[in-house]
Amino acid sequence: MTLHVVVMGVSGSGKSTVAEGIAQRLGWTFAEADQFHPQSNIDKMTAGIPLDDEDRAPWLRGLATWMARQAAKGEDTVIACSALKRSYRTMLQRDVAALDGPHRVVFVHAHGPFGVIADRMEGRRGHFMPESLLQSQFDTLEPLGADEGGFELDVRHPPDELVTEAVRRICS
Ligand SMILES: Nc1ncnc2c1ncn2[C@@H]1O[C@H](COP(=O)(O)OP(=O)(O)O)[C@@H](O)[C@H]1O
Ligand SMILES: O=C(O)[C@H](O)[C@@H](O)[C@H](O)[C@H](O)COP(=O)(O)O
Repeated sequence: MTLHVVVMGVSGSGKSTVAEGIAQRLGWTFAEADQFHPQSNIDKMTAGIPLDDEDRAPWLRGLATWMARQAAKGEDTVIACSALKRSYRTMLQRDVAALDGPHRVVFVHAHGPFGVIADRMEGRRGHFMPESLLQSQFDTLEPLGADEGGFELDVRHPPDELVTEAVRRICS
C-alpha cells in the first residue's frame, strides 16, 4: 500500500513549504506541481491569464502518472499541487487509481485569508505567478470537503507547526 499526499490550495498559500517539510520529515519523494505545467500554461499565468479546465487536465494526468511511477518503485509521495476544484481532485484520484496498485490519496488543504496570502505573494521573489491572479485562484477554489479524505491546515501558523500537525494526522 502506498500513500500519496497532495498539499493543495491557492497560489502563495504555503503548499510547497508544507509539502517539502512533510516529505523531509517522512523521507518521502516530493514533487512540485508547477514543474509539470507545460510552457504554454506558465506563459498564460505569467501574462496574468487564469488557467481553465482544459489547461489543467493534461497537467493533472501528468502528475497522476508521476505518482503511480513512484509507487511502482515502492515510494510514497508528497506533492504541492493547487488542485483548486473538487473535479480536479476527483481526476487525480481516478487517474492514480487507474495506474497504481493499492494506495491512498490524502488531501491537505493549505487554507488562509486572502490578505495573509496576498502579503506572502508580495514578499516572494522570482516566481512567475503574478499577484493579480490571486483573486481568480480564490474564485476558483472549492474548499476541501469533509468527504474527500483529508484535512485543512490554517496557514497562519508557522511552517514547523503545520508540518508537525500534518505528519501527525497523515500517520494516525
Ligand atoms: N506558514 C507560513 N508562515 C509564514 N510564511 C510562509 C508560510 N508558509 C509559506 N510561507 C512563505 O510564503 C510564501 C509562499 O509560500 P509557498 O510555499 O511558495 O506557497 P505555494 O507553494 O502555495 O505557492 C513563501 O515566501 C514562503 O516562504
Ligand atoms: O491551477 C492553477 O491555476 C495553478 O496550478 C496555480 O494554482 C498555481 O498556484 C500556479 O502554478 C503558481 O504556483 P504556486 O502555487 O507555487 O504559486
